[in-house]
Amino acid sequence: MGEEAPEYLLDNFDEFSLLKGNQTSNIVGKKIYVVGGCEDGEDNSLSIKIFDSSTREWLIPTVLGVKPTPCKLHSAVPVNEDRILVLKSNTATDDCLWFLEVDTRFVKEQKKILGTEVVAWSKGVQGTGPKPVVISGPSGVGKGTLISKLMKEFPSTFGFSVSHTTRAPREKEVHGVHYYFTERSKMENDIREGKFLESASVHGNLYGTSIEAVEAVTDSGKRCILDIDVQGARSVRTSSLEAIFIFICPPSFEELEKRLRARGTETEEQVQKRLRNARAELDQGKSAGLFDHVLVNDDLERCCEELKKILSLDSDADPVAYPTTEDTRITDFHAVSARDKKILIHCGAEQGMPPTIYELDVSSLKGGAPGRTRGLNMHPINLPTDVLTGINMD
Ligand SMILES: Nc1ncnc2c1ncn2[C@@H]1O[C@H](COP(=O)(O)OP(=O)(O)OP(=O)(O)O)[C@@H](O)[C@H]1O
Ligand SMILES: Nc1nc2c(ncn2[C@@H]2O[C@H](COP(=O)(O)O)[C@@H](O)[C@H]2O)c(=O)[nH]1
Repeated sequence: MGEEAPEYLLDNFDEFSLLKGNQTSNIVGKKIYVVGGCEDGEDNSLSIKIFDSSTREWLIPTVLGVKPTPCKLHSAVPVNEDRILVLKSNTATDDCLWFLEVDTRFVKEQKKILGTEVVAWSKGVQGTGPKPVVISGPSGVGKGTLISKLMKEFPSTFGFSVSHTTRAPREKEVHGVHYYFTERSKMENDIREGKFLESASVHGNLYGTSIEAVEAVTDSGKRCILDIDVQGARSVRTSSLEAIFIFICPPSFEELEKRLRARGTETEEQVQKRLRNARAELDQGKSAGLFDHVLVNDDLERCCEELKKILSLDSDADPVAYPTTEDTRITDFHAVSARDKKILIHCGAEQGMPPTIYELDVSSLKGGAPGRTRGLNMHPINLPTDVLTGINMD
């Protein structure tokens, strides 16, 4: 005998019994999360609505993070008290595992900031991958020069996170390559909508790293490099993006001033402002626990060698080798269950493919919104075909 249905479910039975084809509902705490085309049966988007059993109200939350593209069918299962795993069927291997965060640290913080109900999407990725690299330091110290040199030497290893800024482009700067040059009002709106991993007012302009910019580099299979100021580094440090933080110092303040002037990209007034800010940044660079490494950019070649040494020595530099999942495809016809940080996904036979059971290990999740959830390990369980076909999916 099953347990008696909770009163709040009975009261709202019509709503829940009318869940459409691509809708799922999951209980986490006192809330029921309905995922999937809520208003229209033809809507394949993974929209969210929440039933709060303590107030008996339906809530439409603010949804943060890069959202999954629409899909015809999905399933969902709570992983723990703060997130739900959403499996998109019939989609590419690297797009089938998603997490809907409902009460993670990031979601709690955003609830406080926005004063609304909040959920956040985070794409799940297998293995841990190399840590992104945050390079920070005062204006004119040579961060950009060092990064360009590194990327020229290792074009298939490193990718640059293209920031957004409200500052005007310099003569040779290209939109989408050096920066996304944007209107302040548009950028402020995007920040409010949770599209940025971090943002800061720097030398009188707004600068920020969008979640999409970091994910674009990760998607290309490269290690992401961020060139951001100290405020940005501080924000990333407290975010779920696990990165290596490197601070670049000038050999002297006089040399910094010389480089900044020699670059010839700023007016005298702007140079003065950047130099004033540099003093504070050089102090903050020494803050305990903020930077993992400090490099002095005296001689460019020497400093670049030091940087390469740090990045190759970093123990997380190599992607964790998990079993290959190239052929993973969650079929439309699948069932999912969770137990002890292990998720079992039983995919029915489809289009000449035999039935398969995948085990998804979620015991070592890292990261999360804003950004990817890493550390997943999904692999097929080898069972004899007659056993697999004998498991009835009806
Ligand atoms: N080791 C070095 N020795 C001498 N000049 C250098 C060195 N490194 C960089 N430079 C020069 O210093 C100037 C400033 O460098 P760069 O533009 O890379 O600084 P940055 O830290 O990226 O500045 P910003 O934060 O304003 O973007 C450039 O003209 C560059 O050629
Ligand atoms: N917090 C952030 N700081 C950023 C970002 N992109 C660049 N920067 C920093 O701004 C200054 C000035 O850059 P410039 O191109 O105008 O000379 C420099 O220190 C950069 O590191 C960002 O996305 N977030």
